[in-house]
Order: sequence, then C-alpha cells, then structure tokens
Amino acid sequence: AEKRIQELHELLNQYNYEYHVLDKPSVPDSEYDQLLRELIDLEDQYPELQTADSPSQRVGGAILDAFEKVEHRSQMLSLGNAFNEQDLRDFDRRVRQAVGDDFSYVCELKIDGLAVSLRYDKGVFVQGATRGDGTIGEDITSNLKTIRSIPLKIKEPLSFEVRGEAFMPKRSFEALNKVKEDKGEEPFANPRNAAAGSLRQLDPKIAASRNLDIYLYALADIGDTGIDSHSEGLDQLDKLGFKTNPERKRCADVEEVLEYVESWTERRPDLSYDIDGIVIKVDSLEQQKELGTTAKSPRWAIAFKFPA
Ligand SMILES: COc1nc2nc(N)nc(N)c2nc1C
Repeated sequence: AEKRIQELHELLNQYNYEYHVLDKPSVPDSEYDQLLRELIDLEDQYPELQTADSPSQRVGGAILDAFEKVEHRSQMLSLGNAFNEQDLRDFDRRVRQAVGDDFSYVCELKIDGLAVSLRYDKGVFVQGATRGDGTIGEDITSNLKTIRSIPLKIKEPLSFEVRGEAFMPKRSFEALNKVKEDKGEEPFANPRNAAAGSLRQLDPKIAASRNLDIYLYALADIGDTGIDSHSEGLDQLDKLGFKTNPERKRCADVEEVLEYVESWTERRPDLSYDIDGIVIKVDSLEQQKELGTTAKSPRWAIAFKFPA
C-alpha cells in the first residue's frame, strides 16, 4: 500500500501541475478523479499512511475560529509608485546614478490580488501567510492549499520562502457575483476584494470553491543557488514547479520599459485577470544589492500604476 500511495502522490502531483500550472493536461479529468479516489480509499484503509502533503489534503482542515499570526522570515517589501512617464524617467535616472548605464530591467505585470508568502520546508509546503504589515501576516495555509496551482510538494527537498500574488480570475469573479446576486447577496466590488474575502474565509471549503489562482514573483531565504539575476530566479521558480506570469520581459533601457507599459496599457482588457500596474526591476541581483532598500521599499524596483 505504501508504494502505491507514493506512486499516486507522484502521479496526482504531476497531473495537477500539468493542468493548473502548464494548462496542458495529459490525462482527462476522469482519470485524475479516479486516481484521487483510489488514494483517498487507501488512506481511509491505512490512516497511518496519510501525510499532510498528500494530494488528498488540498481541501482539508477544520473550520478555524481565527487566523494565527505569522512573522515573516524576511520582511515583505512594498513598492514605490510611479504614475507617469516622468516618474519612470526619474526612477531610471536614480538607478543610473547609482549603478551606471550597464544594466537591464525586467518588467512584470502587477497582478491585482493579495500578496502572500509561501514557506517550503524540505520541499513541502508548510505555511502560507498574508503580507500583513510586511513583518507580521495571518496564517492562511489551509486556504492557500486549496489553490491548485500551488504545489503541495516540490521535487527538490529545498527550504525557502516564495512570494507572489493570489488573485481571482475575471471569469471566476463574474460567476461568483452572479451566484451572489441570484441569492440576493451583496456582490464583490472587484476581483481583488473577492480574492481577499475568499482567502480570509475561516472555512477552507469556501476558499476552495472560489477558483483562486496565484502568480509567484520572488524567492526569499533560499540561500546561495548561484542565481545572479531576478529573471533567472523566475526561471528557477518555473523549474521548481511554480506558476509565474508568462508576460515578463527583459528591457535594455527605460525606452523599452515605456514601450512595454504602453503596450500593456492597451492589452490590459484582453487579460483573463486584473492588473493594476507594471512592476519594473533592475535585473542583476548584485546591482539590486548596490541600490538597497529604504525602510520598506526596494530602490531597485518601482510599480507603474495605471490610472484608477
Ligand atoms: C520585489 O518586490 C515586489 N515584487 C513584485 N513583483 C510583482 N510582479 N508584483 C508585485 N506586486 C511585487 N511586489 C513586490 C513588493
């Protein structure tokens, strides 16, 4: 039974990854459901073989009466804002004054959701928390486990934190509000509020029903991995089985950054999720260190915010 349970873990984690991270399932849902049923039956038969990281534990957990507080291993920063081209040029000038002209940027979409931090211990997802005030957040592990694109276990036994934005896709938001209106309930104002409201549910079954998703954008506390740029860090996240946003782009200079901002200002309505801006980062980790951070924001990154 132990061997078969291990096999089912691997199969279900792989199929879940293909479906929810790659959006390229290799087996029909019916096969996934059948294997999950087999795993649950085996775990019922041999309860001592059920583990917290089992695919059967996605929507587990009792209804909580409150969320515990969590202290982040490293502070979760917030981003300074830019509202127009001049602000971006001022940011670029400050960067060039500090590190010279030999550098590149990475531009990423700024997902309009809730910043969360996921902690992995020897490859197992052990704790997830909201950003909170950047130092102390709320433990929403059981709700985050219901987000299918979050791996419950990764292939490498690594211990680290990974940060990203949990969000509700536009389609899920529209469907949820239709249900609420049909029930005469107050609809959510926007997908961000709906995502925040869903992750603050004390009953994980409600969070599980909200079809939330996540894009991860930063590794923390992983020690030396020989990575020397942010974009390589994101490629590393992909290799570890995490979902990162595919629209990121390396930009050689502020002109290319402005083109990227211009292009996504127009293409924003075509996305299946809300974005509230563009995040621009200096790519080299060494130059990020040279630029450092203020009390709460990196000097090597800025968020261009779309007009509300
Ligand atoms: C380096 O710090 C950050 N990076 C980010 N990257 C993206 N794509 N989106 C964010 N919201 C974000 N927020 C912070 C504080």
